[in-house]
Amino acid sequence: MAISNHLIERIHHSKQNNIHGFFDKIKTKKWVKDLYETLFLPQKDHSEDQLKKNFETLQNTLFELTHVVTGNQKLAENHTQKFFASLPELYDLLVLDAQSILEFDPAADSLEEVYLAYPGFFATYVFRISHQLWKQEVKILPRVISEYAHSKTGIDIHPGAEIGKSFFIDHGTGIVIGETTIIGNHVKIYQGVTLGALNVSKEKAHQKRHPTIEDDVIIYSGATILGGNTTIGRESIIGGNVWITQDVPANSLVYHKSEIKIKDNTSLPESLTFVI
Ligand SMILES: CC(=O)OC[C@H](N)C(=O)O
Repeated sequence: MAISNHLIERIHHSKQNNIHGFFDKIKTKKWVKDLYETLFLPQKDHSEDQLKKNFETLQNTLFELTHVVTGNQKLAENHTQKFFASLPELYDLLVLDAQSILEFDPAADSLEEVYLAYPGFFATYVFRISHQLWKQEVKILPRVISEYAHSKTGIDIHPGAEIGKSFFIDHGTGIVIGETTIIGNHVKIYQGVTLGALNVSKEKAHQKRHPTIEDDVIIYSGATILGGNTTIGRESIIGGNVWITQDVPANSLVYHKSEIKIKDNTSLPESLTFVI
């Protein structure tokens, strides 16, 4: 069946106005995977010569990707140079993240296991490289990179967030960390945690909308912490499924207590009549 000419015209028109050039998502994902492999995964040939060759290819690809989005050779060279100059520091930070997972997850046996099998570590890796590109103000690339991690792991960390040293994510599925979130050092976060905005009106676009989490805080699964003025004080423990929209002082323990009653099979309270 012939596709309507009107639809073809509309698509053609919309693609003509594309502001990001021919952005290659497949090449971008491959670059993220290849960099991860070079930094952390076992490879048949991990000789220093081979590693140098890998980095040359990775640099050429980042140049190509940034060239497309900037449309400017000099800018693309600068972005590539800056990114790879920051890599030793990013690597050190990522090793600290992995060590923190190994230290605090009783299920983890080795750093190699963390590198091979921890979605939380992969998402943190993607966050740290995308955050570097975000700071360099490379357009669109950091968003596409973080969306790749989201699609693979279910962990959605905006590249604009700030995250300190030794960040620990366990399991991770369903975690959302918004653009203006600030997270201190040694923070631990479990699956389903949202660090989100209290208000999503468009006027808030350039304001702090997401919370601040101070050093050494632990946030257990399903907790929702909202608002740009909300600060969770250092060394607090936030229990599962709590809903927080206000400051929590340092050293707090915030939790829900489930009520347990032995059921009387003859009748249930009305609110529990429909048990799924
Ligand atoms: C994480 C979150 O709050 O998202 C809501 C909206 N996208 C925003 O950035 O404000």
